[in-house]
Amino acid sequence: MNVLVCNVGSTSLKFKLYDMPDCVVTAQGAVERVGSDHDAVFSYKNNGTGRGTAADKQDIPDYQTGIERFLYELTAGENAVLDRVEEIERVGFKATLSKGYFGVHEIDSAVLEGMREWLPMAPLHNAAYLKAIDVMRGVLPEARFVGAFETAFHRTIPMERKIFGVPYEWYEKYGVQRLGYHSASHGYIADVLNREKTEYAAISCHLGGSCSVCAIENGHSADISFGMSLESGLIHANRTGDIDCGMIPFLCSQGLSEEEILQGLQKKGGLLGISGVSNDLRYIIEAADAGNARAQLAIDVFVTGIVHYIGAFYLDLGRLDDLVFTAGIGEHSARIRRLVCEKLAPLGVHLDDAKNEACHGEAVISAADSKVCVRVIPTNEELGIARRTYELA
Ligand SMILES: Nc1ncnc2c1ncn2[C@@H]1O[C@H](COP(=O)(O)OP(=O)(O)O)[C@@H](O)[C@H]1O
Ligand SMILES: CC(=O)OP(=O)(O)O
Ligand SMILES: [Mg+2]
Repeated sequence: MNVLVCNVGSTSLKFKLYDMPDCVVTAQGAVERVGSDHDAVFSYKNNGTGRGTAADKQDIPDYQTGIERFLYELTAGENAVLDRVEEIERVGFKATLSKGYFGVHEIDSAVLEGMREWLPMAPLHNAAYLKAIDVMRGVLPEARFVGAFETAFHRTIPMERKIFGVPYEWYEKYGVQRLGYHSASHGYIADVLNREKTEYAAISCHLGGSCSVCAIENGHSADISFGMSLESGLIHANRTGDIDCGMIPFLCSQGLSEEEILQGLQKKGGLLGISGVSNDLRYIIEAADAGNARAQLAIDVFVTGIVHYIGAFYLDLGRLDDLVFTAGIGEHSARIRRLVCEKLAPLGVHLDDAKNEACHGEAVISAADSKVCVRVIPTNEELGIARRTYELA
């Protein structure tokens, strides 16, 4: 059975076409810097022949254009793997949030309504998924659509880390609580560690367009830097991360409109907001190296936030066996890994600089005398979604 997995990220679009039940990826594609007018990067590969296309400086101004470009390559391009798009029987979405749905669900009108109802908690992501589902539905009216919601892995977080200091009725009536995201990614990291051992304490740092730190105890999520909305925890590419909520009435009193405040929190904040350079850390590092002080400040704030959560989770877990870096920044930025690990020296973390610099793909990058095993594990969010989409009765 052909199962297509759609991973609609805050800065990227990723697709994998699986041949199930063997979990063979027959073709894959990605768009980086989706939404950019001349600077998007598109790639596509037919894994059977190893041939594909890779092009940057593209115009991919929105998610719909990215989806259409991938479907064209998949079915009609030089390296197509399908004769007809209808050969896709199921589509699995790494969907973000739907009120009342925490695991894997067929996407029906109730699930879509839940996504719309909780749009304010995940404005960018839910809007992008609603669009992606709509575009796909137009192309594949007969296929089964499945949502694997990003909150599932964190259902094991205990109440004392889940409940905010707000009136308890807000929890009971509106469901206000720490939900957490990046389940597909942190869950995959736990699966990799679970193959080696059953009893362990780990911290997984998913650093991408959205960023989070997750405490994992014996394979289960014990805490996560994300709160209830996507505007929480670490700073993200262009979203704020944790802020002081008293700032909002203050900004209102200064004459900012609700729209201006939401734009600042959701689109013009984070690494982009502090640096004023870009939401892409690669450009921020370049600018910092060229002497741009705000770009350097953005890097410093980012690293400090990661260290802050690792320190807190270390104490809560009571020990730390493995520290994992994953996602776009975690997998590819030796600089960020080094800056974080330097600050973790009091925990006995000791990086092997040569291994860190040389790392491509999965690797242990700590020195032999490090008390914590520091690893890079490339995330594979799509694999679990393909399995669950296929297995849904
Ligand atoms: N070599 C690198 N150095 C620093 N940052 C990088 C590097 N490669 C990728 N990134 C960052 O990774 C981010 C994308 O990560 P990814 O996990 O794909 O994001 P998304 O949240 O969109 O799924 C980009 O914003 C980019 O800043
Ligand atoms: C929550 C989520 O999946 O975010 P992103 O893909 O932007 O990292
Ligand atoms: Mg992502």
